[in-house]
Amino acid sequence: MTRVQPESRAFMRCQLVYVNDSQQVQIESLKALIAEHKLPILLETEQSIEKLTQKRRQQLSQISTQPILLLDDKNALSWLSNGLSVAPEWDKLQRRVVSAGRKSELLLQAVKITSDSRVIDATAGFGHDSLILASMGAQVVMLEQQPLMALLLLVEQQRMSKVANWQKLMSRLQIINTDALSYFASVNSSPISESNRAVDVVYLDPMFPEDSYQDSKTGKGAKVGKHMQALHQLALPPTSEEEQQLLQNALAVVGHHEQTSGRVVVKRPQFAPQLAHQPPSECWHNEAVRFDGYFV
Ligand SMILES: C[S@@+](CC[C@H](N)C(=O)[O-])C[C@H]1O[C@@H](n2cnc3c(N)ncnc32)[C@H](O)[C@@H]1O
Repeated sequence: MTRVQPESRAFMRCQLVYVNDSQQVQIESLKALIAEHKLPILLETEQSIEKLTQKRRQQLSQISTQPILLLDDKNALSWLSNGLSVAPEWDKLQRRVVSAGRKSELLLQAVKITSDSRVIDATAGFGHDSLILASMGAQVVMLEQQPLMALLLLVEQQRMSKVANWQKLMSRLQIINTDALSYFASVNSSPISESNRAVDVVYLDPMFPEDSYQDSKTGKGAKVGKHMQALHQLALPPTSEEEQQLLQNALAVVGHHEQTSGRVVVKRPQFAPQLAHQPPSECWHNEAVRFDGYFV
């Protein structure tokens, strides 16, 4: 098992395994996306002579010392993590996105946004929560620190932008490969203007220790899906100091504009401790997750 080390702007080598020659066009477009967004990724391409069966995927995962991206025979890009192929797969959320509202989505009850809202999803991951946020018509800036994840998000946005009924939603998402703290610092140091509108909500869904999804006494809680399992290979939970900084700086971002009230919403597994041990102003939960809201 290869654990990808958390990193700053150091270039990350990544193996891209593809299956046929006709995929050179996709490979070039992937390289162009990496260059356009200045992602610190060095792609090393390799054509697979064997079919990408489950067994082959397991083998590839075991022998490689670098993260692996797969371009399969349907031209779908995925990241191979521990033998499992994972990708944002936003089309699979279509039903949820179409019917999303405060009744069906606890997240939307917690963020209380409208189509005029400006939201930062500071820990974008696979972008699933960003889609729910953008389904309300809000503009969502998606921050993702891991270049590989940012690349998967950009590729997915490009792919879904070609689907007619996804275009408007896609145009409301802005994906940035950065650490949230640096982004917050740049927002907090710029005056509010036409181009730097006030932020209404900062949403944080940082990593949790792998054992915090279940109650230690009752064993109740959420099962860890394959997307989260994969993310645990790529990103570490924040230290307590980083938790403090994330929350404080996020609160400064939503409090930056004195005339409006803002909030920071933090997603936690239902039984996990509060971020930075800070009690929230209000909290929403179901049997799996909890959203802690901090109002400014
Ligand atoms: C639990 S996942 C988020 C899942 C996401 N809410 C979704 O719907 O797919 C956390 C993600 O945030 C990213 N992340 C963690 N800390 C970050 C930070 N300080 N700045 C930017 N991204 C961060 C991690 O790399 C990981 O991809």
